[in-house]
Amino acid sequence: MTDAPSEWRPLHWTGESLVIVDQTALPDEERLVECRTIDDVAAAIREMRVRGAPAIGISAVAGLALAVQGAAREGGDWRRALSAGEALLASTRPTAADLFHGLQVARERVASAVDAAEAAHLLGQLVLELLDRQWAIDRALADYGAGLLRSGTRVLTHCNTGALGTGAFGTALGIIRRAYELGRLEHVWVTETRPRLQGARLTVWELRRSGIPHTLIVDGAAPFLLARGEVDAVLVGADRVAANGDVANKIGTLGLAVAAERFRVPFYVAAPLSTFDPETPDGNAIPIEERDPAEVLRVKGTWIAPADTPVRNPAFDVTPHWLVTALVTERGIIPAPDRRKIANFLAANGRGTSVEPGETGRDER
Ligand SMILES: CSC[C@H]1O[C@H](OP(=O)(O)O)[C@H](O)[C@@H]1O
Repeated sequence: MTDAPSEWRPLHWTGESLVIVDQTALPDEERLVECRTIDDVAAAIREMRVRGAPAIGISAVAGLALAVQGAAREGGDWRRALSAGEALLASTRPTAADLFHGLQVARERVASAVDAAEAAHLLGQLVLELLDRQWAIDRALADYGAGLLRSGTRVLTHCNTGALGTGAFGTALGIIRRAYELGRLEHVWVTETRPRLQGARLTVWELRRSGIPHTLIVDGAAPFLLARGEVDAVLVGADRVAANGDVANKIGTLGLAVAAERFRVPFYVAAPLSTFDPETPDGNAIPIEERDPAEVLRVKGTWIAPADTPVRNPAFDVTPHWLVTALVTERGIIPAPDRRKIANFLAANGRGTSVEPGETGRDER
């Protein structure tokens, strides 16, 4: 067991349900939602009541556990229920690598189960294991990331990458929390993160709980602050890291990376190994989730443009690896990531196969 304290956690596995903090209700209300079936879990993920790549991955495994429990109760074909559950969950949010990594880990865990009861037990135990392990992963990643920051650092972060996003301590926001614990963090610029406002609603909420100094800005103000020298480092999370180091993350991340490079500010991406996908060769191959146009047209139920206005609403964008100063993981830092470095890093950490030294994988800019 890790040293996970009884700290506040937004995900709780009861053994027969997944209890989540409904992130669509924050910051107005800390509402709990109990997911008793895989359909409940799939709906919660699709509606972003639970969100954030690692939290989505753990929730997906809980959904499969509930599906197999149902087959055990009804005497149904549990392997068919598992396959149908995988397909349902895979359709919810196609960009987050952790979701597919969670489905793979679950499938491997029950490969030799002899019946539905054993499979249900194994998956329930896996949910608890993943929740516990996420704490250790986040804390290790936070330590590596905080080591990159010097005293007095002013950080800019995008979207929400805290406990709400991982179910534990957080990734980029975990680095921020750890750096603050170590006395290295002076201030956090928080982008509101249109259209779902994860920064304004969730990151501000988490920073207030942690007592960390912060200022909320509109997304468009970030390049201005970078140009004015008011940011010492940009810290963001990830939803998928491709084999060459290209990063899919919340829409708006690419613009931050371009501005950070132009104004010579380090751009760090916090990503646990579960967010790396060696099967995705580069950023062009990452499926980018397109969400409901109403998310853009309405803010808290108020229309800000005519309902029939044409809208594009990609939930993520892709930052090329050559704009990433370093990837921060729970197993260490990957500076100036490229295909070879990532392949060798993953191979050294039990995920994938290494490549020859001469093969840099340095893609053309
Ligand atoms: C540790 S959360 C990682 C990642 O997930 C968020 O996306 P969403 O709010 O749509 O689930 C955001 O891109 C974070 O950087």
